[in-house]
Amino acid sequence: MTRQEQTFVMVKPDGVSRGLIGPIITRFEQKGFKLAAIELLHIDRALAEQHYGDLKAKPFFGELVDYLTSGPVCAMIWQGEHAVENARALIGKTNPVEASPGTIRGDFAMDIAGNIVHGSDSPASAAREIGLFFGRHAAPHSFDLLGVNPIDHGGEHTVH
Ligand SMILES: Nc1nc(N)c2ncn([C@H]3C[C@H](O)[C@@H](COP(=O)(O)OP(=O)(O)OP(=O)(O)O)O3)c2n1
Ligand SMILES: Nc1ncnc2c1ncn2[C@@H]1O[C@H](COP(=O)(O)OP(=O)(O)O)[C@@H](O)[C@H]1O
Ligand SMILES: [Mg+2]
Repeated sequence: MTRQEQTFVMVKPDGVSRGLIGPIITRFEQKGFKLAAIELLHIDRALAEQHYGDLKAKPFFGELVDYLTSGPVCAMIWQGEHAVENARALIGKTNPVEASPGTIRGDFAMDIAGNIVHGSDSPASAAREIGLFFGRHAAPHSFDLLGVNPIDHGGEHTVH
């Protein structure tokens, strides 16, 4: 019996333009995650503002929305055991200056305003963000890869 979970991961515009989608996907696959959905899309300000709604009061919010809408992003759903926590560990600390070498931000990023990748910070955030990016209206062209079992976005799921 395996405790399965899904998390939302997004390669930010600087990660996409630097050609880091491949290396980031490789790290998730090497760790043992299964890719459940993927889409390259250029998001609008409304979606960026919704995605980072909890940071609206921060002084850098405008800059953050500019950053996220500056080019295409690669939105993904990754599935596995304790997916949210495992993904956050793989990604590393928010500020690349503090992110350990061996983490994605620790190895590929220099500055907090360009930290190349996003990962949900809780199962509730994952469900919300998956709904935002892969809900019927937000992302009509998203697709599921073969071989991955559908899973509820409500949190944990048990696979026998
Ligand atoms: N331009 C700018 N200036 C800042 N001072 C700043 N602080 C944070 N951020 C960006 C970088 C973060 O990735 C993002 C959201 O911050 P959060 O606290 O949610 O960090 P987290 O590691 O969860 O990052 P993601 O949500 O996975 O993207 O705001 C700043 N930008
Ligand atoms: N002090 C900061 N300066 C610049 N950008 C920031 C700062 N804090 C957060 N951010 C940006 O906002 C994003 C979301 O922040 P947060 O959710 O707190 O961190 P994380 O991305 O690790 O989940 C970060 O990834 C980063 O792009
Ligand atoms: Mg965050």
